[in-house]
Amino acid sequence: MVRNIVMFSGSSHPELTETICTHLGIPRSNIHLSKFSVGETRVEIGDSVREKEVFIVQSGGGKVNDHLMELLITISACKTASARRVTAVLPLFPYSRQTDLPYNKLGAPLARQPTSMADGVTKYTFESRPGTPAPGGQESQGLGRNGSQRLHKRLNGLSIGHKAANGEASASRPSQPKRIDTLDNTQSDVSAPSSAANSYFEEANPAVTSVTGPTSQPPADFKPQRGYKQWVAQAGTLVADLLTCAGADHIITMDLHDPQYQGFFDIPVDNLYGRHLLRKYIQHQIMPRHGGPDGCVVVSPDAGGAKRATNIADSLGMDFALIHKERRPTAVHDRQNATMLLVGDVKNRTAILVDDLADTSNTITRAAKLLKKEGAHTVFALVTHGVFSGDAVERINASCLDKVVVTNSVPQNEHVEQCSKLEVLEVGNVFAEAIRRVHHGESISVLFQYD
Ligand SMILES: O=P(O)(O)OC[C@H]1O[C@H](OP(=O)(O)OP(=O)(O)O)[C@H](O)[C@@H]1O
Repeated sequence: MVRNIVMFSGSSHPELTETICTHLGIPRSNIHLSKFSVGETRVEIGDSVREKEVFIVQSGGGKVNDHLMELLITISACKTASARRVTAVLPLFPYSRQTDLPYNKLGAPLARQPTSMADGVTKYTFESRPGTPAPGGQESQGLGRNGSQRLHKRLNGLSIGHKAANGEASASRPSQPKRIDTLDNTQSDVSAPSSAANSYFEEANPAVTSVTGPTSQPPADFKPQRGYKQWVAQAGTLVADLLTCAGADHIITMDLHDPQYQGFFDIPVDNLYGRHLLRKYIQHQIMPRHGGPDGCVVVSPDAGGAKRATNIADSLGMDFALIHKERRPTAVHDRQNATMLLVGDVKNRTAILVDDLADTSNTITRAAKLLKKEGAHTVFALVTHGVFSGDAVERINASCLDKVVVTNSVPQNEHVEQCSKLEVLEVGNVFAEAIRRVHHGESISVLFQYD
């Protein structure tokens, strides 16, 4: 039994919190979570946390945004109530797939042509607005008559040997320098005096004129260029900042989709490995019944998971194969249009797909189809986080997958009822041990080692 720990559960996964508490030999602390009728989250802490070490268990999946808000409010409430240290335990870390741009995009909002209020569409122009004034040229709209005259006077008074002083300049100048960076027709006039001064010095200095002068003509028509990226919010950084700002001192999670996400935090992040459990399952449940290491091959369904799968394959002396998955979306929300290509030999063997998460299950079901087509007689999918959104479970039922093994990092009770192919591994003991070690200041690297 550990002392001075307060263990709260968010509403995402109370069963897992209960298991963790059982392993630690402590009761679950009281917290009242509710919602105002408008939908705002309300958190009421029922036990004292003063100078205590607080752990809050909240997993991703399900109503992920509500759960995240609930976690942030709970962390903040504990800090305000004088908790010594607050650790957020996130078995599945929300938003951790959004650390980078998920797709290649074409087109760019910035490349759109501006529209005018009058006729709907205005031809794009690279001309400065208002036009760049120059000594001896037409009077700038922005400066006004008196301002322009004053500027001309001051410029003419400068002791640079300039042709404009004797009145020949305006006639001999080929054309007025043009700026190419103006997008807004309503641009402020404030820049006009400096533009005027610039054009004066460009005229005086031919080297400058050669950059912005008549030789740099803009293209006739503005066309959006291919290769721009649309702006997609990279919410991973924001979520990391939100947790830290709310008051989290420490994060414990499992199988981050991108392990480099740890670097987004300036507080400690312990990323536990689910592969330890998956490897044990392969060793004790699959290998003995499927021809040992020679009868099986570990397969990563995409390049992102290759390291995870090769680690397991190497530790068990098994072969490894890789599916090259290329998503070719036609729209931002299209995550299903992927092509797959197998690299490796699975013929007459049991293929064991290993991945970090299954969301729509498209990846594992399509991979299974490919593996069977390439000669695998049995296909297992071993996945750390079984999110199974939407009709993912139906998709698995209809697929040629023989078995799907997941951990209970997110709740699985409903999924198990709907899918006979599903088997669930317990992670409560792993998190309990990590919490115990964090609490006592012990190393948790032992949890990452294989037997
Ligand atoms: O069940 P699904 O909806 O198919 O999603 C699951 C897949 O999505 C993730 O990879 P992702 O597609 O983000 O690619 P990456 O591993 O290259 O980042 C994850 O690693 C799975 O492979």
